[in-house]
Amino acid sequence: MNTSTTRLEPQALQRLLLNRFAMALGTYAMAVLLLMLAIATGYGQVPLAVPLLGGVLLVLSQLVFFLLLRSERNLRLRDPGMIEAQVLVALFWQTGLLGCLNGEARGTLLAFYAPILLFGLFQLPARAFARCAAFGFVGFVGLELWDAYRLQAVAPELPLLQLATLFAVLFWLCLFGRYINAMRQRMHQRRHALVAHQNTLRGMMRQLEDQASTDELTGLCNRRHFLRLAERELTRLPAQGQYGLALIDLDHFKRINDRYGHAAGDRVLQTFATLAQACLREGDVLARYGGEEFVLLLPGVNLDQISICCERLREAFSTAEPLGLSLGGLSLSIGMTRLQRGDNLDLALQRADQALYRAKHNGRNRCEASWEPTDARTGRRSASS
Ligand SMILES: Nc1nc2c(ncn2[C@@H]2O[C@H](COP(=O)(O)OP(=O)(O)OP(=O)(O)O)[C@@H](O)[C@H]2O)c(=O)[nH]1
Repeated sequence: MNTSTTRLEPQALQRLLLNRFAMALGTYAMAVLLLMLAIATGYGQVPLAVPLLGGVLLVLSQLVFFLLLRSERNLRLRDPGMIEAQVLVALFWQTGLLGCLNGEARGTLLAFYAPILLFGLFQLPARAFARCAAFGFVGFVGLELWDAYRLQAVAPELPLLQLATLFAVLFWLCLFGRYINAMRQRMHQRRHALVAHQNTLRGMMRQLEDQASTDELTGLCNRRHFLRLAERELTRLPAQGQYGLALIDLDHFKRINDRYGHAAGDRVLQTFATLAQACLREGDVLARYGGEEFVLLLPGVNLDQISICCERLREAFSTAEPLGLSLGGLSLSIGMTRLQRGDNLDLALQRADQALYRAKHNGRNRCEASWEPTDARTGRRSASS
């Protein structure tokens, strides 16, 4: 019940319900004023004490709704808006109001059935709305019958006309309520379809993002993604923290391709990716930098730990046996550096590349380091390993 309001946050829902309640109070005030006007102009048919007592009871009945709303007890109800209850109470008072008037004025104030039922028209399910309309109609019929009995009315034309009019209006409102419900259901279905569509699109976007950031052959992240990630990490680096950065290049990889074929070369790359990941910790990032070159980011490590980790990778690869291949003598070279706060990633990569170049130059199958940044003016390292 009341599907559109129950989806709101409780606070927003309460605000909305209190606003609606204030509107209902305004409608009551208007109806009471009109009743007083009708009585003052001679259309009343009961002693003044009756509408006065009715007014006090009306205020009390609204106080109950107000207290429920203020204490937020209404939120525990199946319909926190208490729409059906409020409409039924309003119809009860409308019947009472009409009962205070004689037949002529009654016809005029029949119009108040419309705003009362409009409160429920957009919120109540069709069946609940029909229940309210039937309650209103039965009340009015009861009123007319009571008057006919009490006053022994001899001319039933006017009451019958009023009954027929009320019936027609209520019937029309019920039909319109059904139409609104059908529309709401269709919109609900469309919204569901849209949400499903949106989720599919989100899934596809995620897939595309994954594809755009992953190296297809090894499943590692690619260079672009790594650079983005490393830049981000660099901005988060605490003042005393440092990252290890290493460029890893498989030795004589061209020979493997040439001797055993490109597919074998691919398998060697995959083997390296798998075994390297097994050697690394959870937060370490390994990426394929391009071709047979990889890049590694090691968060929160000191220089010794960087060297130990790279040595571990080198040794593990030297004993690797890519499935179905007996290559023997696999090796790799590593250039290491560190990243500190305020470092430039490009310069740090250049440092690692220089160290890698030294490793290749010094006979491959080794790790070399360039820990410190090069002085921009002199081109000399402030310190190096
Ligand atoms: N199988 C395979 N080979 C690749 C891939 N990407 C690059 N290569 C090859 O990797 C080889 C790299 O050769 P080089 O740059 O000469 O390096 P190297 O033979 O490893 O020699 P050093 O690095 O000096 O030890 C080239 O033959 C590329 O074709 C790939 O995805 N799969």
